[in-house]
Amino acid sequence: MLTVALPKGELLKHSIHLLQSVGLDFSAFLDSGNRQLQITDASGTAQGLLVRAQDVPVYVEYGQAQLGIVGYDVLQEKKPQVAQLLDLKFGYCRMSVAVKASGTYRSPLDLPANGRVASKYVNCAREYFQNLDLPIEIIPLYGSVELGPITGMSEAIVDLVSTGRTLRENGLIEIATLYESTARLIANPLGYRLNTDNIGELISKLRAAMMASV
Ligand SMILES: Nc1ncnc2c1ncn2[C@@H]1O[C@H](COP(=O)(O)OP(=O)(O)OP(=O)(O)O)[C@@H](O)[C@H]1O
Ligand SMILES: O=P(O)(O)OC[C@H]1O[C@H](OP(=O)(O)OP(=O)(O)O)[C@H](O)[C@@H]1O
Repeated sequence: MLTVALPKGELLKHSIHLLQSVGLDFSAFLDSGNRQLQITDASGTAQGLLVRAQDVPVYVEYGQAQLGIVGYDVLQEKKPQVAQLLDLKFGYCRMSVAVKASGTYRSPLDLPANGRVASKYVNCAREYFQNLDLPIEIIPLYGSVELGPITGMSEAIVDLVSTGRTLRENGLIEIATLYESTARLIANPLGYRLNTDNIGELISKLRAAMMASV
């Protein structure tokens, strides 16, 4: 059976609506009373797996799901062996460097050598500062990274910004953008090439749905 890995959290609602538009109904995942992590669509032809956003590429890479929906930021951070098929255009955010608005840093190059940067995206952050040739210590965190500069633990953060509200309400400003991110449709490379479970048909329908929406 064709299996799709869906991300919990920010991207779930849009992902489910997109799949609904091509005839696959996994809306039970949106029901707060439902604790199921695996649902078979009413047609009996496809199942959905509800996984953490960061884990979507893992299920797809290992072939437990032929398809998945995940943010470009996660692909940049994890560099999984998956085929990137479609930009789904929702879930816009950007990966940015931010610092205290009250401080003097206005560019990443203003940061002191051996300064500290807190981030959930340690690989993206490390690669970015390496490319700038700035020796920076990366402090890995799992969330609320804005507290890094607020508490004085780090000079800066590398984190996702969407509306900018979290930065504003915590007295931080963006000083650089690493990249922009939107949700992507990904596939297991072998499954894609061999058209396992006829995934090509679903991909075509999703592509058409995307074209119709622009
Ligand atoms: N404001 C936003 N904050 C975070 N992610 C966003 C935002 N807007 C869009 N996204 C996208 O949603 C994806 C999932 O984000 P979400 O915050 O739901 O999970 P997460 O906190 O990264 O995962 P987890 O809770 O499993 O650690 C991100 O990878 C990103 O692509
Ligand atoms: O620009 P905004 O619209 O305010 O959104 C950005 C915030 O959203 C994300 O946090 P999330 O809600 O995922 O919580 P986290 O701190 O656990 O990462 C991100 O890490 C920022 O903190």
